[in-house]
Amino acid sequence: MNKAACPTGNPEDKRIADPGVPAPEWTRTILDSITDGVFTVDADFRVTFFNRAAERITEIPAEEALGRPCCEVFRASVCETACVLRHTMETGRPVVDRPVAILNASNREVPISVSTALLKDKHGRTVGGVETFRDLTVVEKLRQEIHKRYRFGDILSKAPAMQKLFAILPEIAQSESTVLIQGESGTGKEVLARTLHSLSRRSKGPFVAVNCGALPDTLLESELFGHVAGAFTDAKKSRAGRFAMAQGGTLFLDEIGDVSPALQVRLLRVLEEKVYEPLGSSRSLKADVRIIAASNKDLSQLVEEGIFRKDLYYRVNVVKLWLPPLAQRREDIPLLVEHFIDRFNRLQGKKILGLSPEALQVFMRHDWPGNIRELENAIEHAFILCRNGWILPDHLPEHLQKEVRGFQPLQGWTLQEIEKRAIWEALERNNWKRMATARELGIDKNTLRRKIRRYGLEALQPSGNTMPPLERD
Ligand SMILES: Nc1ncnc2c1ncn2[C@@H]1O[C@H](COP(=O)(O)OP(=O)(O)OP(=O)(O)O)[C@@H](O)[C@H]1O
Repeated sequence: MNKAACPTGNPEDKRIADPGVPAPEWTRTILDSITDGVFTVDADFRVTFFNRAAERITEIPAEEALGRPCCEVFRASVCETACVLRHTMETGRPVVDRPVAILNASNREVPISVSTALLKDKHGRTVGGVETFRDLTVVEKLRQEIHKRYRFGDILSKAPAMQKLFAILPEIAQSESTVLIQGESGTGKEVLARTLHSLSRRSKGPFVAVNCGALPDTLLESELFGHVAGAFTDAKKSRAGRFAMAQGGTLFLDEIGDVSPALQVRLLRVLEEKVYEPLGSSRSLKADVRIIAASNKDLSQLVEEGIFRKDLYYRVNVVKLWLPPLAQRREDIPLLVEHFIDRFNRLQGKKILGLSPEALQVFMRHDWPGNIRELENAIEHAFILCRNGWILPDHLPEHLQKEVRGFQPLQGWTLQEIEKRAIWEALERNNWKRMATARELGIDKNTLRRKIRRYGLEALQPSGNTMPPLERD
């Protein structure tokens, strides 16, 4: 081992009692006995020390690693573009627990987390760097197991409300009942409808989606029920409608709240009698379809306002499922971020590692009015600007970047304002569960209760999706 680069070879290090054996040897024994990989490099990034755990994790013997450039030994996902050791050597700043992947000697990708620090000689001159790394293979396996629990078909969520939904979905899917899915735009209504279809007895049949809000009334009618030749001026040929296309399967009527009163009557008849007539035809056709309807408006409200027929509402609303907006399930944000980053990496052949802590902070604070679709689009946008490594705030869409700038006024806040804000955000993240919030904040439950009362936070529950006003006390 290179004496100059030996991490504890410095005889002036007062933290080390004299072991009675030469310091480098003693250090080597210690470093070889720990389970984390440790290696050091000189100023040219050539490996100068390689402990036993490093040999085990990389499957490369120390004598092969010593003297070689560390990028040849590690073949890590970040070696070319975002080498953490180089970052530390250039800036002097250590990196702690950065997850990366390396290729071991058998070409297996090994997930590890790395930490780095500078190595200095006794005159304070930088002589190289040290990197410790932890094998995350088991952690990664556990993470995937947990992810399985947080996944239902294509729907990802760890939020308690969604977990409850996951528990009842198989039964709902198996029944033939009409389902009404309510939720803001982009909350996953169509994904949920597809999942219900794929779990149903009709899964071998078609899944057909119609956006009722996207078409004018006359077009929508012919789109749904089809028409015969000559039914209207442009109807040169007969055309099957979506009910016919969905025969034996599921018909997803998105934005059902936008259907006109006249068409509501026709829909009611299909739902009640399971028959319909294509436009211009007097022949009734049987509709063997299961209906899943969705709306981002509150249908019961539309009934009260006289916009939506009550009888149709009761027909559609046999089973009602509600998808909470993303702002009410912020704990899903990191999970969804990871999911979309994995997906775009696969689709675009990239190796983006994740969101930088600053970018994640932006994501956690944003209210996501466009919900999961907006989050997906934000990541897709970042993939265009970020070539490799970590997604930084600069890679995010302009409206999110503005919010980063918006954080700056924190500098003018009093400690109390910051505490109030931090407690409110933690409560939001934990669905106002006090035990979990207290745990996250590292304070006991009674202290949390006192602070909630003191800052008047009770009045803000449940979330109106807005940050509390920053009144000065
Ligand atoms: N829980 C989820 N897990 C993973 N991806 C999701 C989830 N929910 C939604 N998505 C993704 O978000 C995007 C929007 O979802 P979807 O189209 O189902 O929303 P929607 O509520 O039907 O929107 P709209 O009301 O505008 O039609 C899709 O790309 C979908 O794959």
